[in-house]
Amino acid sequence: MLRSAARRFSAFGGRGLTQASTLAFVETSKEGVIAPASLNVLYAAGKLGNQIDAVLLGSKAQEAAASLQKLDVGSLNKILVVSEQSLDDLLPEHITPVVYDLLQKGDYSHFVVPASSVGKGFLPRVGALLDLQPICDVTQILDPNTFVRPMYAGNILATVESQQSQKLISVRSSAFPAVGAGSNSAAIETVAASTSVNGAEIPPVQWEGANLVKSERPELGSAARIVSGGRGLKNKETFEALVTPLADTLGAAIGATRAAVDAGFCDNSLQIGQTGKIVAPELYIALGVSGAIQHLAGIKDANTVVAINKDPEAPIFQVADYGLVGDLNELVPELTEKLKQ
Ligand SMILES: Cc1cc2nc3c(=O)[nH]c(=O)nc-3n(C[C@H](O)[C@H](O)[C@H](O)COP(=O)(O)OP(=O)(O)OC[C@H]3O[C@@H](n4cnc5c(N)ncnc54)[C@H](O)[C@@H]3O)c2cc1C
Repeated sequence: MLRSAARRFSAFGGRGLTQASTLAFVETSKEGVIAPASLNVLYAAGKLGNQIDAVLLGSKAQEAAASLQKLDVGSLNKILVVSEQSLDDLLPEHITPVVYDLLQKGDYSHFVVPASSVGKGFLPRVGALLDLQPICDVTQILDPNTFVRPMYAGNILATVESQQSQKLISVRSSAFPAVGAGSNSAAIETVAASTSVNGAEIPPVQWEGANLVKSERPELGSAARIVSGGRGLKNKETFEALVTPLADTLGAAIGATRAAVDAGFCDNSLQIGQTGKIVAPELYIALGVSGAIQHLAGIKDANTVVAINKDPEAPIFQVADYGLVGDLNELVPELTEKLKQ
């Protein structure tokens, strides 16, 4: 089991606001589709018990706002739309002045963002400008001032009590359920994009392009089943010959350890762990994975963990619900066949 110990921390500072209201950052794609993780962010924002305003950015933000009105977020008050093409790429340099402006004008007691690469990109910048310490990777909201977040690669769970009057929070989407379809009575309001911070213009940063791996598989961050391969698979060919058929049989996403990624068995977008993706599937199958603490940091919220490893002393067996000790070259094809039947 992962060791966990509660530690209590306090954070001070802020502008002395009294009103309790939340601004939630709703991440959207260039096509105006709300990112799945934002549905969890909206749920987490609801847990704060305040009235919520949501902010959406980009040229298709109006479309996304219309979809947001069809979600079951009872406390949603207003949807702020910043329809600006330069925001389509969600670059932190462009988001920061917009959010900073909203937080300065809006008297929000809480600002909630996903702990995604986008959220992690701009939240510290906003924190620095407002002289506030962000509370990152929150996995539980105990009350509007008290949050639980993992520290030291998930080795401890810290309970953070914030006395800041304005709290900047990033939440791990895998730790909260998603809001479902429904309706709300939030009005859409168009807001002009701020392009400067305290009189200083945005640095000339521009999006050059993205090289994304396209996959029909479920997205790792929200997959219900994951088959993950480690260095024990020895090479790319074995990784593909054993992991892929098992994942296909289960309709699962494919993940990997950093050692497997570094050895070139698969793309680095599949890495799970402290420096990779954080996942929370119903079923996690680890093949030839030793169970290093940095890998376990990414699967802490997995429901059922199954491990196949030839070493009975491998640490993965300490967190596994089911374990098979043996050679994966024999066991995995057999397991895949049995599952097909
Ligand atoms: C700062 C930092 C950050 C890191 N971040 C991450 C991270 O995000 N994610 C991550 O995964 N790692 C991360 N690591 C690396 C981590 O410490 C481990 O090195 C890595 O997770 C090990 O990967 P592995 O389990 O695939 O390889 P190994 O530790 O080499 O384990 C391979 C396992 O395969 C088993 N095996 C071998 N052959 C067979 C066989 N034929 N049949 C069955 N079993 C077999 C072995 O018994 C062994 O247990 C990080 C390290 C550092 C220092």
